[in-house]
Amino acid sequence: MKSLLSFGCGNMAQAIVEGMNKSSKELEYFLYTPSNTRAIELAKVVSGTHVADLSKIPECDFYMLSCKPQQFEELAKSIKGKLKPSATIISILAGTTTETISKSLGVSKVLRVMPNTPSLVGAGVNAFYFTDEVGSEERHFLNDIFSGFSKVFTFEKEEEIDLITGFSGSGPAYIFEFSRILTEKMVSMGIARDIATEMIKWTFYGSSKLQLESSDSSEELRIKVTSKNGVTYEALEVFKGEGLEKIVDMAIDAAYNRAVELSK
Ligand SMILES: NC(=O)C1=CN([C@@H]2O[C@H](COP(=O)(O)OP(=O)(O)OC[C@H]3O[C@@H](n4cnc5c(N)ncnc54)[C@H](OP(=O)(O)O)[C@@H]3O)[C@@H](O)[C@H]2O)C=CC1
Ligand SMILES: O=C(O)[C@@H]1CCC=N1
Repeated sequence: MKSLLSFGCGNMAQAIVEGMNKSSKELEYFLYTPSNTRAIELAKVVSGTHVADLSKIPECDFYMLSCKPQQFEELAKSIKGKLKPSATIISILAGTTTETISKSLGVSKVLRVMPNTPSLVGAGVNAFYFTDEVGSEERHFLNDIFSGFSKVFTFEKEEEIDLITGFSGSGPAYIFEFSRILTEKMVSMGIARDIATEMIKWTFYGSSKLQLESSDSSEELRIKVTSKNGVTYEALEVFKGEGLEKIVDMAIDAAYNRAVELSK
């Protein structure tokens, strides 16, 4: 059995560790957080071990960096030189480069991942970038473990991880925001909140399922909903007229710029 220690057990690490635990029994988990609470909670869920402090770090095959990018410097100072030298580092930090991680921790085997929270329900998207030093056995192991709860896409150029962050990493937030706006509008028009909430959730779920299972493009699927001179057409015309595509374009550029900023 291999072992993984996560430094940080927030929303994203929890989704990954629970996703791993549901789909595979090949890993033993060690969990650390400065305030202990979330590490203790996650340890209970995955039958793992809570690491109370960083003075004695267990020897693990994988160490996952799961704090916020802004917290990494402090974490690195506490753990540098204390990690098992042959271990592979898994970093989920947005922006932070493998070069920064390697220099800060004195390591060379790094998998940089851009995950997303649907990993919690076995439907995540994980983008991988490996440093050259990660061997094929570890690459296969990590690919298999992550594939158990997500679709894995491996990139050869690290810059591409910053590029995709604002799509698959942040993407669930856009969907949830659109879902919130539709639900609130439905409630404001008189539909009961519980009904509105369920109807919108199922509309998103059904549309995603149809898109995944259909060979039609998203444009073709949209056309199949949009009757000539009908209801959908009127709504789409407003999106077009008010510049939805331009807004999305600007939002994605802002996300990308922030990812690049974080990498400096
Ligand atoms: N949320 C998301 O959808 C995504 C997040 N990410 C990346 O995942 C990372 C974590 O994000 P998220 O889970 O949302 O953040 P959270 O704020 O939910 O969790 C951060 C975790 O890091 C812990 N932490 C804080 N300081 C340290 C430290 N010095 N050493 C170790 N652990 C520390 C916190 O501990 P405590 O519980 O004690 O406060 C907490 O458990 C970020 O780098 C983000 O870029 C990437 C893709 C998607
Ligand atoms: O917002 C963030 O910075 C992280 C990266 C993608 C999703 N959450």
